[in-house]
Amino acid sequence: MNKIVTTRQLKFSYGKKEVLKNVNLTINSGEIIGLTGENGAGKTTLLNALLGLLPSNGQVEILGGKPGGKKARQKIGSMLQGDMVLDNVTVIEMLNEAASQYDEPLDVEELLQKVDLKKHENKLLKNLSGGLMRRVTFAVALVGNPDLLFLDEPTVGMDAQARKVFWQRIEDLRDAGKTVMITSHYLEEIQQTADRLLILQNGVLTFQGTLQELQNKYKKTVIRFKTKLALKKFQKMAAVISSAQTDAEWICLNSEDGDETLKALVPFLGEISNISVQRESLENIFLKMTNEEELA
Ligand SMILES: Nc1ncnc2c1ncn2[C@@H]1O[C@H](COP(=O)(O)OP(=O)(O)OP(=O)(O)O)[C@@H](O)[C@H]1O
Repeated sequence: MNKIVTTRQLKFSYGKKEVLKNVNLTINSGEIIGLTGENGAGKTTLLNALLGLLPSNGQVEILGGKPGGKKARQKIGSMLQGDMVLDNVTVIEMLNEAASQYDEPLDVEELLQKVDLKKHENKLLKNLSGGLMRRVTFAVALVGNPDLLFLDEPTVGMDAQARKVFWQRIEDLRDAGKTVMITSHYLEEIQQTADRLLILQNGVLTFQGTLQELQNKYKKTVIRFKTKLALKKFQKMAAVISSAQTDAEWICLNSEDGDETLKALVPFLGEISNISVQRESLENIFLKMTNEEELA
């Protein structure tokens, strides 16, 4: 796989406060990366460092060069928190101005259609709602037809329809072989879309890998079914770590190893129904990781 971003021992501090602590990461060409972590973990700082907007220490190689270089600026699109845009211009004027900064921009008319902004094109930016402004900033990030995009909390403030359009455009970017890094606290959205996850905890990159790899680390599987059999028949089953009867007929098994527990359930299959198997959600894993960090 072609590495498009690599950092080695990336560090950054605000005064005495270390915000990024020896971050070593790689992003491969064509990947959709979800970057998540608690408030204040350092996500925005990491994006800013990758964009060359902060004087970080350590090595950063991006698109074969240094952050902030001319090539990087032409080939990278970004949508940052509190992005500054001119106030007294219309949506279409803003996009035309942004397009003029790039060698090979997208067609602004087509872009307006694609991000569902056509009907707002003549509105002044200063009159836009927060969610609409985020959509304009997303369009600005796309207008240079970048190979690599950094999107910081892109869907905050967007309504359901705007979110749907946003994620469709991310899928288009995936299909076009573009590379995208998205920070978000909406773990369900990230879980559905990201090829790989990066988790930052207090400035330390504690995980980079697929959701499945993360789930394998935090093994728990929840197996739920209906039965008239007694709970105690299942309590000592292989890999069951705890069990609870949610109501008279339902049994819910928390298993360390779902495959093992399912095998152990085979003799009972004639007497159980409505079986569902769920792996630990990203949200639950994330909460556990956060708790572990607090306890450490
Ligand atoms: N300009 C600044 N001056 C001093 N400290 C800052 C500054 N910007 C951020 N910080 C601190 O750096 C740390 C990391 O902030 P950062 O914004 O990167 O976190 P984040 O993971 O993006 O958080 P959130 O999820 O809330 O957006 C925080 O402790 C924050 O208070």
